[in-house]
Amino acid sequence: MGLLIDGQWHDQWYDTGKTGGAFVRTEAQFRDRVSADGSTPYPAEAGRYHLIVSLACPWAHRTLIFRKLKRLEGVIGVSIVEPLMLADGWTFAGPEPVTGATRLHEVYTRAEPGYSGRVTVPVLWDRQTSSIVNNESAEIIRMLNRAFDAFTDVRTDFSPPDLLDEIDRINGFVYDRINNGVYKAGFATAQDKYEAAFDALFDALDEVDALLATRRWLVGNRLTEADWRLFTTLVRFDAVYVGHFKCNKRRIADYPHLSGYLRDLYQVPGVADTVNFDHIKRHYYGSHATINPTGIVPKGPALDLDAPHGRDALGPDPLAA
Ligand SMILES: N[C@@H](CCC(=O)N[C@@H](CS)C(=O)NCC(=O)O)C(=O)O
Repeated sequence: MGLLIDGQWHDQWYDTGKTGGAFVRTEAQFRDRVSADGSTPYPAEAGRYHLIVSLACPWAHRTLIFRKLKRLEGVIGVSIVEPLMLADGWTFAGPEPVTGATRLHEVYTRAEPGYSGRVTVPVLWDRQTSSIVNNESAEIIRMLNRAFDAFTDVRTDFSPPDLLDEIDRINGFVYDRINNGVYKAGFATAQDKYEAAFDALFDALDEVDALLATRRWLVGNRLTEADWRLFTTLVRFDAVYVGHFKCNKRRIADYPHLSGYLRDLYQVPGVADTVNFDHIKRHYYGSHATINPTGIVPKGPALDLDAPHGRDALGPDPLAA
């Protein structure tokens, strides 16, 4: 775990000293867009863009789900980092085929030699200009949703314009309290900061569980981006966040509606292929020595995400037009 300062790698853990023990996530810095119509410096093309992801990471996971559901596997390549993130940060098993890098920070300095900041996944790389187009998953999934439609026959729109305001509203709540909420609890180094994040997280999960009692999906009675953004945290919750991040008031399995909702999303064709519990568990339990110094990875829990979800009657099928 570390960061780049003026292009030099420094191995250091998150600095919570300045924030009274609270974990504060920094903004992603590469924010360009791929456009369908060539209105940006990065026009959509087949074979030009490449994703670099971790199978452990909930933010990167969003991009893998969109690539899969939009059937863009032949259009946008993927490289996967090793599960453990240690002194060199994210690394590759051998030279990464597109950039030749063996450590992710080399990809960042290749794009910007004097880069200062965190070295995170996902990365959307442009092979033509050897640059990083974007390293913010929220924006990458918006690009995958529509910008590459000329190269796929999947017309599903996970962020339809008429639902966008509501999707953004739910995303804001879910990001702050749940997606990032588990990290605020897990990376806190002061008891009060941990407890505040814990309470906010479980209040939010209670709220979302109640919402899902009467509807199958979060927004507009159809499956949207908002559901996928919640999914990548829910699927890691019982395996990692309950124990490793001390988010142990309840498991997702204990929630009457969230538990079936999680299975419903997991069972959408193609999605299970994007979930890798081996990487997920080895990454978290093995990479955060300040939280789990022995690096021992728990064997459990036994999860059965293929069990019937029982939610068909609450709303339309996931990929219904
Ligand atoms: N805002 C980014 C956050 C990505 C992020 O924080 N990824 C984590 C992995 S789960 C990471 O690479 N962390 C490395 C670090 O912070 O040094 C996004 O959503 O794309």
